Amino acid sequence: MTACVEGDVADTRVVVGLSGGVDSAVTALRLVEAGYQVEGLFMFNWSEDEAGRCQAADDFDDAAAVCDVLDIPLHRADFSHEYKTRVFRYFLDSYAAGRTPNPDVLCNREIKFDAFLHHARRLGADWIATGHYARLVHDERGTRLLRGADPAKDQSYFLAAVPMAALERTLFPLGDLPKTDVRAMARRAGLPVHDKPDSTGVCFIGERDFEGFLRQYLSGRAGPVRVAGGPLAGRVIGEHAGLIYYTIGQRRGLGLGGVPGAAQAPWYVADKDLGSDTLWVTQDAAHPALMETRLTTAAPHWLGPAPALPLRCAAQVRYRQRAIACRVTAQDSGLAVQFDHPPRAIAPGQYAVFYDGDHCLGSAEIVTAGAPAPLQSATA
Ligand SMILES: Nc1ncnc2c1ncn2[C@@H]1O[C@H](COP(=O)(O)OP(=O)(O)OP(=O)(O)O)[C@@H](O)[C@H]1O
Repeated sequence: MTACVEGDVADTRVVVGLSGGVDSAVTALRLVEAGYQVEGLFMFNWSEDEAGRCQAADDFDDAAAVCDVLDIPLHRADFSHEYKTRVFRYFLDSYAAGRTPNPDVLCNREIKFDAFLHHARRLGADWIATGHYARLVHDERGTRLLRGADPAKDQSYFLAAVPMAALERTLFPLGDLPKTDVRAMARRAGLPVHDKPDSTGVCFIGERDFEGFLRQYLSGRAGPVRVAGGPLAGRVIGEHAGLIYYTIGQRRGLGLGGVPGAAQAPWYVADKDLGSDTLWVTQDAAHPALMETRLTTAAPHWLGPAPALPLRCAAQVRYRQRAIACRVTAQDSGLAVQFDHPPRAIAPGQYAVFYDGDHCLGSAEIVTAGAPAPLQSATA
């Protein structure tokens, strides 16, 4: 990696978010190799855990082992209070309101690029760095967030709500690398976490059963499961334990096998009617409710000067979906987005992230999907 900031790198102090995983270990490695003054900072964001198992303590030990090999200091900070009040509270409120929140977007905005950044600055950091797969260009035109070079790992979607002032002080040293190279670099440098598996799932839930986790905090209201459209339109085919446990487009965990008169095909959540507590399901993967071409959002967050509206660009409505060409207009204090082709299963609570090619322009939380499809009419 060549130095990507102006000035003498030897005098430039970078605090790296070290999670105990391979990505942040190689982030620190690349910065050390480029000649920066590097220090690690491990943050604790979640204090409780099942059966006394404390994953964070193990991860901290791994981060410490990486720092030993790289011969850099490691700091630690506890942001579990900030995480509870600024991420987890919102996460629960959003589920309680029937939405599908994105805690990773919130965690980046509120913790990694706010609480963490401020702590690092107090430690004397000129820059912070993380192992995110995205690229930041800092030049005379300012700072721009670009997709990571490895399309399978690109994390710009999760970074699109971060304040610009934070990105202006941030380096993503892995943004130009494929993941396979990162593991190979870790192995070559003798980093003890080189074969540690990637973390999956929402950070504080990990591999646990999602519905079971949510039940500890929120109790749902039971209601009917009804068929949206097709030969069984309107028929009640089961009972659900609470709309809050489901998301639009969800396929797994519906427990709807063997419905008399229905094909042996998967069921999808088509809609959630909070008024009647009805979960609408369909076996038609292309049901109109899953193929809306319009959404509205809350107030947008632009990564740079607000663009003139209407705007032609592409928008992505979930992490692992392609961005789709669209026209963005102002609507009330938010935006209305009209897609050229339907994205799959737009879910309120997730984010619409706007791109011009690889350049991430900004984001806005989705409020509504489409003109609400009157699914009841499909029962006629
Ligand atoms: N507990 C933590 N303490 C400090 N930094 C963290 C922590 N968790 C994540 N980060 C930083 O945020 C980056 C992205 O987090 P994410 O959870 O997506 O990591 P990841 O892809 O599993 O990376 P890693 O392999 O480094 O764990 C990490 O690479 C790291 O720089």
